[in-house]
Amino acid sequence: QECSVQLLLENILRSDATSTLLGGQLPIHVINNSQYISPLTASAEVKKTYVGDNLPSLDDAIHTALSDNIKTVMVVGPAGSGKTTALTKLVVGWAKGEHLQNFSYVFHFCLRELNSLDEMFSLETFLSHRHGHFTPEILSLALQEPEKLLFVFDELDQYKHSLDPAVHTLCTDLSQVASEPCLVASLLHGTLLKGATILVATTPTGHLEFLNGTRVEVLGFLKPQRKAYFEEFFTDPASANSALINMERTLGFYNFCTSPRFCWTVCSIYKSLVDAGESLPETLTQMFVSIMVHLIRALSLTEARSRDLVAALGRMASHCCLEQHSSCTKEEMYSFGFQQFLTSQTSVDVFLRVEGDLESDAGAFSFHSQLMQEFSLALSFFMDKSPCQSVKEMLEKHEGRAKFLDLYLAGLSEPTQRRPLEILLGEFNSDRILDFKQWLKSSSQKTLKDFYKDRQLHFFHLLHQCHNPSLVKEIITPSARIGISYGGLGLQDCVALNYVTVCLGEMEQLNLYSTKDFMEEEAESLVPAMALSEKIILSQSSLRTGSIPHLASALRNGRTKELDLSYSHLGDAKLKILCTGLRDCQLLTVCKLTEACCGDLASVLTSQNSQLHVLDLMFNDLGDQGFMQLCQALRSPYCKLQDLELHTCDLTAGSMEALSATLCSGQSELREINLTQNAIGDRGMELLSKSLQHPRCKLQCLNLYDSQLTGGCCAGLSEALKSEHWSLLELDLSVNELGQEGVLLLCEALSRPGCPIEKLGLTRCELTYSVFKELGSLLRGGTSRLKSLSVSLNSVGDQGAKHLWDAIAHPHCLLEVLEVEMLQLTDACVGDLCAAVSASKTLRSLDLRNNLLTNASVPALVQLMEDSHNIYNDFGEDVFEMLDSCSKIRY
Ligand SMILES: Nc1ncnc2c1ncn2[C@@H]1O[C@H](COP(=O)(O)OP(=O)(O)OP(=O)(O)O)[C@@H](O)[C@H]1O
Repeated sequence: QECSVQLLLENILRSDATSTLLGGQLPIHVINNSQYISPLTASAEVKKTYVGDNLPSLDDAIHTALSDNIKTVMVVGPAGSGKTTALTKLVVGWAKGEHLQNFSYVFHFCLRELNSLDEMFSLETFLSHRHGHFTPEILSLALQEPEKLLFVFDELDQYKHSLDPAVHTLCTDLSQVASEPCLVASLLHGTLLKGATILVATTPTGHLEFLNGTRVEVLGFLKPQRKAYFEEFFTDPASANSALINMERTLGFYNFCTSPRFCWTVCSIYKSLVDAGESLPETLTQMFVSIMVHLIRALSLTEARSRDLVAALGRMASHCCLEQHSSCTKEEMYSFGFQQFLTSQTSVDVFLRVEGDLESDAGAFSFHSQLMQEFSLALSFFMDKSPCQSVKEMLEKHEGRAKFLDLYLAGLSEPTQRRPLEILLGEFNSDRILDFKQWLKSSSQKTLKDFYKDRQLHFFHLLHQCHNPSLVKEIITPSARIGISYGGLGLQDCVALNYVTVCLGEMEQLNLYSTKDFMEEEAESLVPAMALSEKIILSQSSLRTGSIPHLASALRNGRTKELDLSYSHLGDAKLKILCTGLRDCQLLTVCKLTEACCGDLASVLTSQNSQLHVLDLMFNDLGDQGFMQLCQALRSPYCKLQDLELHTCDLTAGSMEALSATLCSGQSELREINLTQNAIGDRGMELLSKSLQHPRCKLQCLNLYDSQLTGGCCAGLSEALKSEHWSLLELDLSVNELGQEGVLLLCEALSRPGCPIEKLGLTRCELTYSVFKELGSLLRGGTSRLKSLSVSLNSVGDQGAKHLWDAIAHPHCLLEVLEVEMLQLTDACVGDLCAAVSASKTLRSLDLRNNLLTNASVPALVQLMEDSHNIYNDFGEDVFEMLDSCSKIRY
């Protein structure tokens, strides 16, 4: 057995393939040079997370699956993700006695190599044919204990034969002679050597539907693995670090960077550029320009022959794209113009993957990657001197089949990016480049006027690839709608959006509404854009903890004035991190905050350089204790807060003493406070009323909507209203049971000459006819400065409202906005109403919704609106058509 194992190792080591820039490093070289870094595994859902730390390594996942007594393990991953290398490592490790010693024998197959076998075999002959290192005795001994055998099948995706058990008469007997596909299918389906373990590697392919077993998904290399790979590749740590930084900055956001093969290509080309003293590429296009230059130079062709080669590659690329064909026959290669390049002297195998002998007719040719295929297509399009095809036609032709084509065209359309190729191949077709530039400009400008996020982002990607800041400014003019919602961006989108924002130098609004799972990398890539934005919208979003420090850093160093985090369920812990960056920035939150966050907010408010002017904390359970901490902060000489939104914050009268003390201290800059839907009650109002008549109180707006007040609080409040120190301009007492008696007291106080109230809310306050009468005389009296009055939802009918119509017609009345929704008004009042509105010099908005007006009133109302120059109205649903005829009416 030892001798067979030794032979197996020698077999692997003797492989005649070679490492190439695009094809990758030979797996056995990776292993022998200690460059093996275990790739990661991930299920499809976790791929987006980009947090490598807790994902299992591919090797561990395979070993666990194999030791779990599972009989079929399928390693599934994209091309170049490291499947072959991992399997080779596994086989070599077994052969060296390092692991999986529970298997006595391992049979390693590359299924692609079995495609051409058309002989009939018994399993034994088949195995000795493929694994000549086994003596017949050892082989027959081995086959007697199937549970000790491991069959490794690589490149299942390249296997041309069907694995459908219905297609084959599956073998059950070791000596049965069958075709090679039938033997393979019998092994995979366990009818032959039942009990043997099967390990299969493949890209996601149709063959998988016929296999049952454990699936191990290959994710490849995330940042930490790339770092380790670069450190192994570049022996000098400084070179490794600068190369890695360049790759992460310029390419790290593309998904294909998880491919170890791509990492090999990047490292190899970077090394050759560094060795030649050249600078590293800034874009994907530039990187492929460098690769192309490197490969063409290696062939030492003349300029004309190089152009021919590029043209042939372009034709092949177009064919593969359109036919969705990855591999081409020799005949097809001739039709693309490869004749002169299929010789051992001028071999195309540096560009292409060649299966079989280059010079025999059975060979198959394919691009190593879609990236190279599409680059070849883009390059050949610009090299082609014939005028016949426009950019638009070419893009339409390949639409949906080429992911990077227009990206490369964008890159190559820039002279600095294509220059190295022009030196080697001669000038590009300037007409085609001009045509591309015109297409880019006109289609992006058109898209930027629309609201389609994905289309806009696509053009940001193209502009990012062009890497020309003045082009961004030329294309994204002020009329572009770049404030639309870009929520749910991937990392690549974030990078492109950030690029255009930085080129523009400023952004009115960075709208990331409804971003689900805002990741650390995404936030990090957007820091410059966030810092350049006046307003950042992250409402209805969920933010990972790792994203918050980046958001905080953008706020700390940038120009953001408003951050909308409403309904983003931030929570106290994340707010604490965010507080490190809060400066002059309005914060809008319904963020599952509790009392626990108030200490952090208080320290932001009291910090020496605090600039926070507006703080919106609505719908957070701060409670009295939390609010009292904020009140203390409001008295700090450093606190600049002017506007505090505390709608539904679980407050009671218990914290009103602290607020009152703050307002009376004269140290608070607070001008506006919204206490809507908190249980303030009469006791709380009593405390507040005291502060409202205090000479040091600077408050101007107080909202007590639905705050559990009754008529009992009105005496104290009217006392305060009568004070000459009363400073409030706006007071909303709506949805409180104030009743007639209470409000009559308030009306009396409001008529004090000099009373500054301009806006009063008394919606649903149980007002009566007598109150309306008093309000009417108040408005007519010549002392009131009221400009806005809301008395909706008080059932006083036409009679009560008559006092308001009389008032608004009066020259002393200054009302501009009047809300009389649901007063039970009928058609009978419309005459007075129209006369009053016509007479008013100030009224500009009248809300009449949900009254008992019928269609009979509408002609008069429409006429009123037509004649009026400054009034907009709200009406009921029953008069749509007629209302439609008047453009000034909203309903
Ligand atoms: N674990 C690894 N450590 C270092 N380099 C690796 C590793 N795995 C793969 N590579 C590099 O990536 C290249 C491609 O890897 P490999 O051939 O194993 O991928 P694959 O998934 O089998 O691809 P395909 O599906 O195209 O056959 C290798 O040639 C090597 O350069």
